Amino acid sequence: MSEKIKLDAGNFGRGVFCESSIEENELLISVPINALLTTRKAQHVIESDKSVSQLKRFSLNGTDLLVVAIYLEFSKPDSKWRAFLESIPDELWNPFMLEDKELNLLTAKVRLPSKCLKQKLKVASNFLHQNKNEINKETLDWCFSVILSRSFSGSPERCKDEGGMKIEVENSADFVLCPAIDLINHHQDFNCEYRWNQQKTAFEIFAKTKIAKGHELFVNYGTSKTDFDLYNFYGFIPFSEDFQVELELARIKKTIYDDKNIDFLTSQLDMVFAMEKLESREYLITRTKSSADLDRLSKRIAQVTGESAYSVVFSILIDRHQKNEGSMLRVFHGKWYIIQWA
Ligand SMILES: C[S@@+](CC[C@H](N)C(=O)[O-])C[C@H]1O[C@@H](n2cnc3c(N)ncnc32)[C@H](O)[C@@H]1O
Repeated sequence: MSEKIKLDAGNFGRGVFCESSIEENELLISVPINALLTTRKAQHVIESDKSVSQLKRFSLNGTDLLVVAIYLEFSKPDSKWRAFLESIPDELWNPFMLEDKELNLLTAKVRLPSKCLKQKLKVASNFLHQNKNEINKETLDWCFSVILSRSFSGSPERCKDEGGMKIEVENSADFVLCPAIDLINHHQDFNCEYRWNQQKTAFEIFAKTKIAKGHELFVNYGTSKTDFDLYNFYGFIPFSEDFQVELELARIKKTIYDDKNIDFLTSQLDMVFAMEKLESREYLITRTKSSADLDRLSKRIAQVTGESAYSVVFSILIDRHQKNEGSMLRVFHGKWYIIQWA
């Protein structure tokens, strides 16, 4: 790892930061092949585990193999992969961890992939159940989350030399976990890129542009990935207003239809307010800046509940006013106002 970079906390959680200025094309991280946990190595981990006796009866593919392998390694104090596993946050979250009841409140773009992922995890889970006495569900979920959010597709062992710079995806069922490189966060405007170095048989990160001191290193987790893919597989809400609003509105709509749960709607509104930092004491009697989320929210609620939408929102706002020591929001002629009582 280049001495110019360090791990730190930033706007997107933990990430990798530039400590002194980096030139375009500079090599920043190089991970040799023997430090990569590939599908093939995962298979070896499983085959050599004493508790596993029924491998042949199951057909585990790339991600299942990795999930099972890190689950098995997780409980071994002397595991070769211990330092790597310890470098991963203890708590990971993906929507597949939501209960069906909660998933049913979400838009199909989250509900369907997450239900598929739950099914998929059953392959690894059934395999472990057959071979182990007890399965720790939390650990298994964590392992799956690691694979979803930190693995790269491809197999360096099967890599063809095509300019020597890319992991060749010869078999789409192959995946690889890569210590250190997996510490870099995603951004649409990324400043780093992955490359497979065939000569050194190493997976590497290069600077795509100059990077100034203090800036975070970013890669792109996949230019064809949608906001929903990022949410479903990596468990974070992309910085996109449309995405956030769509996600939350699906819940609000469902809630209004399904159980008229006004408390839930209140909490959703609170989230929108928090997002827009509308709690600020600086406001006296101020017209909000064009509040896109709020505008959209009110329009969508109006679509669902018809004429009474504003009064539903209004009653919630009065409730907030009582809870929040005097600040309240009102709609006058279709515009939102924050009023704070002296
Ligand atoms: C490959 S890891 C990146 C390193 C990770 N932040 C860590 O502390 O180990 C991917 C995870 O980082 C977080 N992440 C990456 N990019 C993000 C972003 N733009 N916004 C929020 N979270 C992000 C998500 O939790 C994601 O599942």
